[in-house]
Amino acid sequence: MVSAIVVRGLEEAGLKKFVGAFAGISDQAFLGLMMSDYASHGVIDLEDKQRLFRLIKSISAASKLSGEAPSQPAVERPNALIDLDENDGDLLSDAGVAFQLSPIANQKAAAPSVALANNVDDPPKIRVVVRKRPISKKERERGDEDVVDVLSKAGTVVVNEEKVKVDLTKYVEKHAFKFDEALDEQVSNEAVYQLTVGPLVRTLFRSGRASCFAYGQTGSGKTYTMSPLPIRASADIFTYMAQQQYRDISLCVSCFEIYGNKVFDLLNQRKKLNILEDGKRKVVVVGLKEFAVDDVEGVKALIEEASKQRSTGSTAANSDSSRSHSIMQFALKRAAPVAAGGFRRGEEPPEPRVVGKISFIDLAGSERGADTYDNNRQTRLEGAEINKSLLALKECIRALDSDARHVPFRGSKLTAVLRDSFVGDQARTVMIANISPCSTSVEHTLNTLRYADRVKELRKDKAERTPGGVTPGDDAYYAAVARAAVPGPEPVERERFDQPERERLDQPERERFDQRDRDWERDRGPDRYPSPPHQQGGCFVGGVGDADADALAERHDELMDSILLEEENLVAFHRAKLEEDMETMRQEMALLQEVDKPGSEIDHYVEQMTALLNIKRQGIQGLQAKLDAFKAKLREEEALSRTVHKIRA
Ligand SMILES: Nc1ncnc2c1ncn2[C@@H]1O[C@H](COP(=O)(O)OP(=O)(O)OP(=O)(O)O)[C@@H](O)[C@H]1O
Repeated sequence: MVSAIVVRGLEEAGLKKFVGAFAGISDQAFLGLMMSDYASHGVIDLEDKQRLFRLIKSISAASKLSGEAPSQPAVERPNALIDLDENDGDLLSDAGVAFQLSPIANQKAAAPSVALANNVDDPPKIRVVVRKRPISKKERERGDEDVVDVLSKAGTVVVNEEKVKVDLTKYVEKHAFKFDEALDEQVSNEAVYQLTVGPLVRTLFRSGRASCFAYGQTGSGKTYTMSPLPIRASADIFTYMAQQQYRDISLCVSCFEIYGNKVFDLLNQRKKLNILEDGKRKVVVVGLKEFAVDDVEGVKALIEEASKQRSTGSTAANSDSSRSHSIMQFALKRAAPVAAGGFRRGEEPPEPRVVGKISFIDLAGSERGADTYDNNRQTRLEGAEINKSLLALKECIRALDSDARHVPFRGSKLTAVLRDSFVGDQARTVMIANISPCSTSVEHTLNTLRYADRVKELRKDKAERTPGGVTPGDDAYYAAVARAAVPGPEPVERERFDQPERERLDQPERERFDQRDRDWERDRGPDRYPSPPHQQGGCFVGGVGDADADALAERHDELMDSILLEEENLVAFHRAKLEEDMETMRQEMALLQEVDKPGSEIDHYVEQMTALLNIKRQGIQGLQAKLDAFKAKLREEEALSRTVHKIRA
C-alpha cells in the first residue's frame, strides 16, 4: 500500500480521485510506474497523466537525495513559461550526481547504436552535412536528370550544371563544394542520425544546448530527414534516463511554428504565442505548452499531433507549411529538490531546472525567401521574414563558430527563440542541407550549397593544410576533386590576368574571361538568397543603372524590415488601446450610475465626462496616426516592389 506521503502528494497534485486506484501497490511500485501503466490505474486524461508523471519524478528526486523513503511531493505547474535562457543550465554534478563519461558503456549489448553515436566525446561546435535525395520516378518521366555527384569519402558534392555558350554549343560547368559529410541518396535515416544528432545527445546530460536544422528548397527532403531525428534521439535519451543517476530527469517536449513573424503552439491548437524578453534579457515564449513524456511512443504521438496541426494550418487560406519554420524542443529537466521539512500546503513547488536542451528545426523552404517581389503583399512579407531569418541564422551559426562575443540573435524571431542554442561553450549546432538531384533544380541546389558553405566558411581558415599544399576549401582543391570524380569536360578553372596581360588579349578573349570572372563572382554568391538575376551589359531597362536598382532594392529591404517590426508594434498598440477603452468605458458606466443617484452633482459629471472624452479623442488620434504612417509604408513598399520587379524582369 502506498505511504501517507504519496497519498498526500496525490491530493496536492489534484489527483485525489486516484488515491483508491493506487491503494493496492507499494511506494516502490508507484515510483516505478511508466506512463503506459497509468491507464490501468484509471489515469486517462492527458493533464492528469502529466501531473502524475511530475509527481512521481519529484518524489523520486526527493527520496534519492535523502536516501530514504519519499518525503514531500511537488505538483505540476500548468502552462509554465518556457525559459530559453542559457543560464537555466544546471550541471548535474552540481547536485552531487557525478557525470560518467561513458554512461552507456555498461549497456553496450542493450544499446549498441547509442555507443556508436556517442563515440565522439566532444562534438564540434558546428557541423555541416549535405544530404542528396533520390530522383523520383515522376521526375525521371518528365525528363529530369540527376546532375549531382556525391563523393562521400571526400565529403564533396559536385553539381554538373548544363550551360549554353553564345554559339549555342552546350557544356557542363562543375561546381564542387566540400562539407563535414556529404550523404548520397543511399544513406539511411539511421546513418543520418548517427552522423548528426547522435553525438549531441550525450552533451545534453552535461548541460548541453544543441540544435539541428534542416535547410533546403521545398521538396528537397527536409521533413523526410528531420522527422525521424527527434524520435531516434528520444530513444537514446530514455536509455540514459533509465540509469540510476538520471532517474530524476524528465524529458519535456514542446513544438511551435514560426509563420511570418508570428509564433503558434503546435501542441495547443495552434494558439498564437508571444515572445518576450524580460528585464534580464531572457527570451521567453509565453504560455508554450510542454508535455512530459517517458517513452518513445509518447514522443511519436506528440510529433504526429504537431504535424497534424501544421498541415491543418496549411489548408487555411494563404497558408503553406513550406513557408513556416517548425521547431520541436526537448528539454531535460531535473525536479527541484524539496527542502527539508517539505513545503507548506498551498505553497508553489519550485520549478524543475533545465539541464539540457535540443531543438529540431525544419526550416521554411529556402526559395521562399525570394518571394519578396511577388504580386501578393502577404507573400512578400512572409518571404522577407524568411529571408531575414535565414540570413540571421547563418550569422548566428558563424558567430558560434568563431567564438564571437556578440551573437546577432535579435536579427529575427527564429534566432531570438533559439538564442540559447547560440551562446555559451556548451552550444552545438548541426546544419543538414538538403538538396534535390534534379537538373531543373540546379539553381536552388547551388544556392543551398552556397548557403551551407558560408555557414562553415570560417572554419576553412582554421583548417590544417594538407601535405600536398592545398587546403580543403581552396579552389584548387575542389577543382581537383571535381575533376577526379566525374569524367567529362574539364571543369572551368579561374584564370586571373594582371592588367597589362589582360590588355594584350584580343576583344573576344577578354570578354570571355570577363564573363568567366562574373560567373565566378556569382558562384561565390552575394550574401542573400537567392542571387539576384545576373544583368547582361550592366544596364537595366528604362535606363536605370545597377547602382540605382541596387539602391531601390536596398530601400525595399529596409521597408520590409520596418513593416514587419511596425506590424507588431501597431497590433500591440491597438491591443493596449482597447484595454484603455475598456477602462474608460468602466469609468463612464460608473459616472452614469453616479449621476442617476438622487442628489448627484451634475458639475462633477460634466467635468469627468469631458476628461474621459479627451482621453478617448487622444487615443483615437494616436491610433489613427500610427495606422496612417503604416499605410504610407505599405503604399511605398507596393510601389517599390513593382518598380524593382519590373527592373529585374
Ligand atoms: N532521402 C530520401 N529518400 C527517399 N525519399 C526521399 C528522401 N528525401 C526526400 N524524399 C521524398 O521526397 C519528397 C519530398 O521530401 P520532403 O517532403 O521531406 O521535402 P521538404 O523539403 O520537407 O518539402 P516541404 O518544404 O514542402 O515540406 C517526399 O516524397 C519524400 O518522401
